[in-house]
Amino acid sequence: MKVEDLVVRYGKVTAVRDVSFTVEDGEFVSLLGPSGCGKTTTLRCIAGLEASSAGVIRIGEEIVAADGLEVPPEKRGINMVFQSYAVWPHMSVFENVAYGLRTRREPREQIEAKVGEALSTVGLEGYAKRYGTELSGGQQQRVALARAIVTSPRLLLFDEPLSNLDAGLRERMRYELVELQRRLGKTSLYVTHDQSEAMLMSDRIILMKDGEMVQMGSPRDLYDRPASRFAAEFIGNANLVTGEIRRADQRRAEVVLEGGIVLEGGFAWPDHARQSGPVLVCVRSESIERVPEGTTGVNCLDAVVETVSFLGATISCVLRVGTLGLRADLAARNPPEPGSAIRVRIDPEAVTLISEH
Ligand SMILES: Nc1ncnc2c1ncn2[C@@H]1O[C@H](COP(=O)(O)OP(=O)(O)OP(=O)(O)O)[C@@H](O)[C@H]1O
Repeated sequence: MKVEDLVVRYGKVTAVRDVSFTVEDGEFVSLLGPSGCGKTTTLRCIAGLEASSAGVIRIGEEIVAADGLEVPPEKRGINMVFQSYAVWPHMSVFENVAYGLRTRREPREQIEAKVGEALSTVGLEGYAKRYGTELSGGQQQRVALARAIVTSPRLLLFDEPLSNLDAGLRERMRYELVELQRRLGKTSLYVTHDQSEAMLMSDRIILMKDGEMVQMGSPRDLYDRPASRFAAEFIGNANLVTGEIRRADQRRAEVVLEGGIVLEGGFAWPDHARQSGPVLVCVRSESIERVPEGTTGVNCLDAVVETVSFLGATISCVLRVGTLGLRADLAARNPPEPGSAIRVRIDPEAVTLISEH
């Protein structure tokens, strides 16, 4: 599936601006971003539920949207799973799932076999005769899933499908959904504003802001090498500090942070190492580790522990390093006392220099 230079305008508002990306066959890609960033509009254009103002959309080799061309939704070979499950309450589970096959006038035995297989794929064997009203939220979402896969679409589109579920079920369904997607190898595009959901489920994430794509990559890429303040803040916990590059080669740079602290880190922009100038430095809170007193080497610093909060596996501390306050997640064993002086090391691989400042 391929989107090229997609633009969607509603009067004076540009909801989607020059968005281009590819989802490879069998891949699970998420559109991630805050409310109003244009992710749902992008998805609805791919589904054919919204008309684009410019751009080209391909599903497989087929162009489904382009200047003057809009293939209707039912001819695109896609299925969509919505936030509201859209399970018809007055129909049995069987009929809900069979609907798409019936509209295609498939033979009865074939419909029975396909519905049976889809229900078993989503773990709902034995529920065929139940009505929509007799199902829990999680079961309804499974019916919606079965209905989406039963017609063997080329592409599955998901619009925040888990956001109506309570926290525990939502967590379980994330694993189930991704396991199902891997098993079926269905090309999938998933809209969410929840970064942990996108991180857990996706092969790749497309991060959006104000109608534009701001970064695309694997969850690891986005986490380890956020390319902007926005990406660093939206994904994971980050300390963001301004600094000045003192020395650099293609891979690493030495930066002087406010207060004169010197750190070594890697670039978020791989091929354009700058030799000097201001940068934003991203230090992930879990990349700060306590080391024995007197340890020397790259990125070893003295710190004073200001606050300590117990989180279970880790403790969250605010450390004072010179004039800087840094949030650090340290191992919960032998936690430092508030007010104590400790030695810490920050893994240079986990320090990212961002070209904004
Ligand atoms: N039918 C419409 N008419 C006018 N403006 C619209 C319409 N649909 C969406 N918009 C605007 O386009 C922008 C993008 O909306 P969209 O729903 O795609 O965002 P989103 O990232 O999916 O947000 P959410 O998570 O809240 O659904 C928003 O500013 C929204 O107000």
